[in-house]
Amino acid sequence: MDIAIIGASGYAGGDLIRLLLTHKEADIVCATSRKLAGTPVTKDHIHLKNLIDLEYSNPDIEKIDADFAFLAVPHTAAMQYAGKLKECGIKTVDFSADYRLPREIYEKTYGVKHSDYFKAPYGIPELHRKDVKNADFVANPGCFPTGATLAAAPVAKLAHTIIYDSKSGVSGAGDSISETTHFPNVAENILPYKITAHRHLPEMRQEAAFLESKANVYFTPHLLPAIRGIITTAHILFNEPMELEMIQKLYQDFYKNEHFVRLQPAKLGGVRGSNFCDINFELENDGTRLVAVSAIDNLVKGAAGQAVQNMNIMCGFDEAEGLRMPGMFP
Ligand SMILES: NC(=O)C1=CN([C@@H]2O[C@H](COP(=O)(O)OP(=O)(O)OC[C@H]3O[C@@H](n4cnc5c(N)ncnc54)[C@H](OP(=O)(O)O)[C@@H]3O)[C@@H](O)[C@H]2O)C=CC1
Ligand SMILES: CC(=O)N[C@@H](CCC(=O)OP(=O)(O)O)C(=O)O
Repeated sequence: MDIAIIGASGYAGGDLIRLLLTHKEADIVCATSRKLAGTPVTKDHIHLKNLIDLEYSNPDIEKIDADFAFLAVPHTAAMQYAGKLKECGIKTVDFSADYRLPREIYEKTYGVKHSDYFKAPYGIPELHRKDVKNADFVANPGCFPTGATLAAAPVAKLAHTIIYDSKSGVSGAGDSISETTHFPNVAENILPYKITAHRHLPEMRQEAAFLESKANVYFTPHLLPAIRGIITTAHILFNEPMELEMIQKLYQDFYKNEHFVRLQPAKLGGVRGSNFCDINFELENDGTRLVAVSAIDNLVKGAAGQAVQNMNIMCGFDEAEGLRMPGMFP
């Protein structure tokens, strides 16, 4: 299947190429970058040298001859291309936030007018597999909402409050340099940011509602002195005391057929480079608070890997195709 990657020079686009190179059905025929058009993909993605022979091109959608596309461009840029890809009949997974939320909530959260809105399934396959399967355009979720939602999903319905406390590696901010991501500001530090009002909170609330949870949902992200990975500690508060056995059964049942969710200690070293989400939990002595911890690689289960998982579902391929790489430890 011929594949186009719009925004292939970024971190998420680069990781997508890495994964697709091992995919039996995928043949990357187009990789765009406006800044690097006309130069080899391996000029900046030097880790891919001898593995891909392709030059960057400009994102001229009308000229793209592909069966499937990934939009790995920033939010507000994706909406410039999404409709055209639809018109050309090219199935697409969008990495950006442009189609993850209802229009009004998107516009309020991102402070922009949406210029080409349509509804798309929210691509956490473990929750929305049926909708993804029938879609020709899927909104890949944010990295924080993926790890957070998976941590709480089996018990969200029972909670009155869920507090997500997440820590992310710096690659989550993309490849542009800013004061926040400057080495001396990140190293030997854990930096809380957008402490009560991060743009991913509406996605987390949307998914809690989908899970029939009436819980109040809160979120605080932190920047970690790491390159990849997100650890989310979910504090899940119940009205009634819960029994550990029941909680264990809820998690086991919810994830029993899910290859990419593993109930085991959540550590970055267990998931780095892989599409897995590891989850473990402990119940407070009095049974009223569950602390569930999840670990994902923000660029894989939080972006490119989940996008490939969605493509596999949309195209009827084995869901794990191109995603069989284990985590990198140590
Ligand atoms: N980094 C992460 O962990 C995650 C990222 N995402 C999402 O994935 C997308 C890409 O993120 P990331 O790789 O980190 O970002 P980067 O900034 O690293 O890369 C952005 C890519 O998009 C291209 N681009 C930027 N603006 C435009 C435009 N207007 N038109 C066409 N191409 C454009 C850039 O190339 P050029 O400017 O040369 O055209 C580059 O290839 C974003 O929507 C992000 O929110 C989602 C989950 C996790
Ligand atoms: C560490 C860091 O800066 N993370 C980014 C989110 C990562 C991400 O890519 O989310 P989207 O797909 O919604 O852009 C942030 O906090 O905005």
